[in-house]
Amino acid sequence: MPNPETTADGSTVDVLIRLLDDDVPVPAYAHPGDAGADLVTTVDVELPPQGRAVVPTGVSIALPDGYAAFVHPRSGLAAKHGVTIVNAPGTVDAGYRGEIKVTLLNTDPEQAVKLARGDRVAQLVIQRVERARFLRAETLPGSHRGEGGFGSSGGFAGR
Ligand SMILES: O=c1ccn([C@H]2C[C@H](O)[C@@H](COP(=O)(O)OP(=O)(O)OP(=O)(O)O)O2)c(=O)[nH]1
Ligand SMILES: [Mg+2]
Repeated sequence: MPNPETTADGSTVDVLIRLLDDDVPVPAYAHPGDAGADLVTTVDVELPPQGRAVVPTGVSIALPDGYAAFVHPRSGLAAKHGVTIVNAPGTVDAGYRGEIKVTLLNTDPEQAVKLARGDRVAQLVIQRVERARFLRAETLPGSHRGEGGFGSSGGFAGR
């Protein structure tokens, strides 16, 4: 049985975590190879139709420099109940030591969604990130795309 915390090349990154609540689990990868470790809400919450709420997860982490964590929605909650994350993916900076929070949004126009303490509401993806040194320039090197954006390659079904 492969270790779910280990990638195919065997690499992991150690991340210190504080559990701020008695019952909160250490975020876990559900399957080997999963990119996201699930985060729970530590509060009961009811999201009214098209309503949002910021929920606590009961964890804070210390990422090594050069890493960031991204708070992504869970696809099942999105597909079954229309629940997503307002600022998806939320960015957790390496220097952040506060509690990780999730800004949930119920996109359903009619159905309220009830979530209970302990429900998995988001997944945390840890990634290496570069920091840029922005070098001012008067002109930029040419490219195939050029300045074409926002649908310049075509829309869908002829539109
Ligand atoms: O989904 C999220 C997104 C962010 N954060 C925390 C970690 C992050 O380091 C901090 C700030 O996030 P961000 O930079 O996205 O927000 P901001 O509005 O720019 O706040 P700040 O001025 O504090 O940077 O809030 C969360 O707990 N959950
Ligand atoms: Mg910021």
